[in-house]
Amino acid sequence: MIGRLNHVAIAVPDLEAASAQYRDALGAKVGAPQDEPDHGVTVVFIELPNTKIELLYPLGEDSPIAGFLEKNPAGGIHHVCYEVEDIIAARDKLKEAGLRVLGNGEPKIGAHGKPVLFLHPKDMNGTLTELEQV
Ligand SMILES: CC[C@@H](C(=O)O)C(=O)SCCNC(=O)CCNC(=O)[C@H](O)C(C)(C)COP(=O)(O)OP(=O)(O)OC[C@H]1O[C@@H](n2cnc3c(N)ncnc32)[C@H](O)[C@@H]1OP(=O)(O)O
Ligand SMILES: [Co+2]
Repeated sequence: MIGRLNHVAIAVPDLEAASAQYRDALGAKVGAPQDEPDHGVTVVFIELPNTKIELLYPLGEDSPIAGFLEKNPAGGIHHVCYEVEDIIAARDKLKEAGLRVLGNGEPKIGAHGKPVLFLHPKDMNGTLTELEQV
């Protein structure tokens, strides 16, 4: 069921500084900031040869990453995202296995215009896990 690693997300306290570091120090291909109001974040995608890095910065008052940045003020790895072919089949199988699907359990459209879901980090070895249908 599980496919490619789509991205690793890193929450950062300064989006411009983090973008500049990947662009200038690491020589990476860095995209433009993208506001995602439905998700409460601004994202910058960094294209690597084999996957992507998603830099995350809080957007709005109820951002799901605000608490994470309070606990980790220097930033840190926030989630990993795996590709699946059928997100509803994946969701139902994981729910049957006892994993908690976050939110109302229905996929939302993510930063790539594709349906996404999140699994609770406590059910995934301490790692918040996003699934993206490709
Ligand atoms: C741009 C769109 C999309 C994409 O297309 O790529 C995105 O990536 S959006 C990214 C942001 N969206 C989300 O994170 C949505 C899912 N997240 C949530 O629903 C919540 O953030 C959460 C995971 C349920 C956490 O809720 P919160 O209220 O912030 O924290 P708690 O303090 O209640 O956390 C409970 C427990 O879990 C630990 N935790 C929290 N976040 C993480 C994390 N990112 N990684 C690992 N562990 C995490 C937290 O430390 C608590 O543990 P204890 O202290 O042991 O109780
Ligand atoms: Co993500």
